[in-house]
Amino acid sequence: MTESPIIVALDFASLSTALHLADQLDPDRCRVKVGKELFTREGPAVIHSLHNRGFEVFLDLKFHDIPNTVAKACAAAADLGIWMLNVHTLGGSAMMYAARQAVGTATDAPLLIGVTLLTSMDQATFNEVGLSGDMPGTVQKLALLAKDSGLDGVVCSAQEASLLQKALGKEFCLVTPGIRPKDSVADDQHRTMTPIDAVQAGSHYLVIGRPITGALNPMQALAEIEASLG
Ligand SMILES: O=c1ccn([C@@H]2O[C@H](COP(=O)(O)O)[C@@H](O)[C@H]2O)c(=O)[nH]1
Repeated sequence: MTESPIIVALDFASLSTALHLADQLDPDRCRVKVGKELFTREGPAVIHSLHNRGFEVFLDLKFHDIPNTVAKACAAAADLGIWMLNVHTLGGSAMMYAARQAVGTATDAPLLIGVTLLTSMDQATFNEVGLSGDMPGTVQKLALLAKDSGLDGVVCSAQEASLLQKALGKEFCLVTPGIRPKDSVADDQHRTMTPIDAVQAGSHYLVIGRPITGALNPMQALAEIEASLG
């Protein structure tokens, strides 16, 4: 098991392109994330192929449905032997509790994480969907609900990491996408932070996609991010 905080998002349309990228990475220096596009196209074969190469896998399907459906989906995901999976905290405590029950609490159970507010969400989108109040306060409320429902941590922006660490303690796992090395483009992300600032703010895991997968030399891009962490 690697001690690296870096999770590379393998956002690709096919198993072959995902494995082409994974084969340029070192499983001792990062974990990988499989999301909706790749899993929908290729299914569990992706997870098996990455496990065979020695990677720990975060299956990022963000389950959000009625409690029974989410529980069954989480049990199916856990059966794949993944390292981490997630649900949406906006599904509420009954849904998150059902997910916890389904995944179990054995030492080899995957980490169960709740998505708070997407890192692509800005204040305008927050208001557009009928949410009110301030975004950090809402993230904190959802994270507290996740913790009280037995989850191991949350997905949030690194911009909220120090707030959450103070409110929920150092053990509660903070998984932060929207990571952008200095001078790189934000793409569709709005609540971003650099790798070093994210770690200093209390992020446990940095989810990084395009800044690595879109680089001419992905392993070099990963190495530069590692170096920036000191
Ligand atoms: O709030 C969230 C939750 C998940 N993601 C996922 O992380 C990666 C980020 O990729 P980049 O290319 O580094 O932007 C992507 O797979 C998202 O689905 C997120 O960005 N924000």
